[in-house]
Amino acid sequence: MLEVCGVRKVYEDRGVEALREVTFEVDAGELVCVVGPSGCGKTTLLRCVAGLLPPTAGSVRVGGVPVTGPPPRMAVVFQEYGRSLFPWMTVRQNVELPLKEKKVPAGRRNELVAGALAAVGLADVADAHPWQLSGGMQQRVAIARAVAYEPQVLLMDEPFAAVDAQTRADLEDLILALWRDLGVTTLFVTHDIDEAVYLGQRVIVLSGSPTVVMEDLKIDLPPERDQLTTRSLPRFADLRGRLYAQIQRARGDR
Ligand SMILES: Nc1ncnc2c1ncn2[C@@H]1O[C@H](COP(=O)(O)OP(=O)(O)OP(=O)(O)O)[C@@H](O)[C@H]1O
Repeated sequence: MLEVCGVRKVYEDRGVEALREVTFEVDAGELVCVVGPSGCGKTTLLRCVAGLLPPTAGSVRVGGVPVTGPPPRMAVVFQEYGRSLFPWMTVRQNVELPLKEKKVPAGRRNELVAGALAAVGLADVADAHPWQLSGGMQQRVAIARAVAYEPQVLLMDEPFAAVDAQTRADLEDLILALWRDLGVTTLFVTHDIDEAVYLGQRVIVLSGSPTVVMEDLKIDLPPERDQLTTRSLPRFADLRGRLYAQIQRARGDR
């Protein structure tokens, strides 16, 4: 579903080589996490995949089609929910906006918006404005907006970095539930090694600069995940330890 082939990105203005040569694939319906040391180019990679930034070399394909701009069936959830929602619009209007742009007929739009808000547990605040909601609720609005769009591919860039630990755990479980229900191919960038192991079927580890894929690790935990039992499994600790060591090595390699 998603092919990232030899992607290199140099920010010419500052002479920064953010990505050297990044190659990996994500199968249809997979949930793959990307981790790496701070500044290794995770956001840059996601922006190249989303068609928001042209790679200097290499290519990205979605469903076999080369990405040259934002692909029509891709949705992105960013870390900064505060900046990604329009404050003058209600929750419902925020979720509906991309569907209007996609020219989805009104009846279907209403169905999709209601379904997405119910799925994230926000049906009763549809007429509130984002600034009347907590940070975790605002991020759920952003997730509802992505889900209502019925994407083939969902990209998430550290979406839970700005919320408290309990909300973060709830949002992680929400993503797992939505991903299971919708079967959407998901690429999830995170700083957090535990989060990557908890969510991912695979974890891609990026090296420090010059950035390449250091490891593509299969997460062989039982498919049903639960905050208490999954995180207490000896295998969870093994995988976490292995990723931690890799990232330490990546930082040391700089
Ligand atoms: N618009 C830009 N112009 C020039 N350089 C940039 C730009 N965006 C990012 N960079 C540089 O590219 C490198 C990778 O940045 P990027 O934000 O992709 O890393 P990251 O892994 O997402 O970082 P973090 O984990 O801290 O969020 C950094 O050296 C950064 O300074």
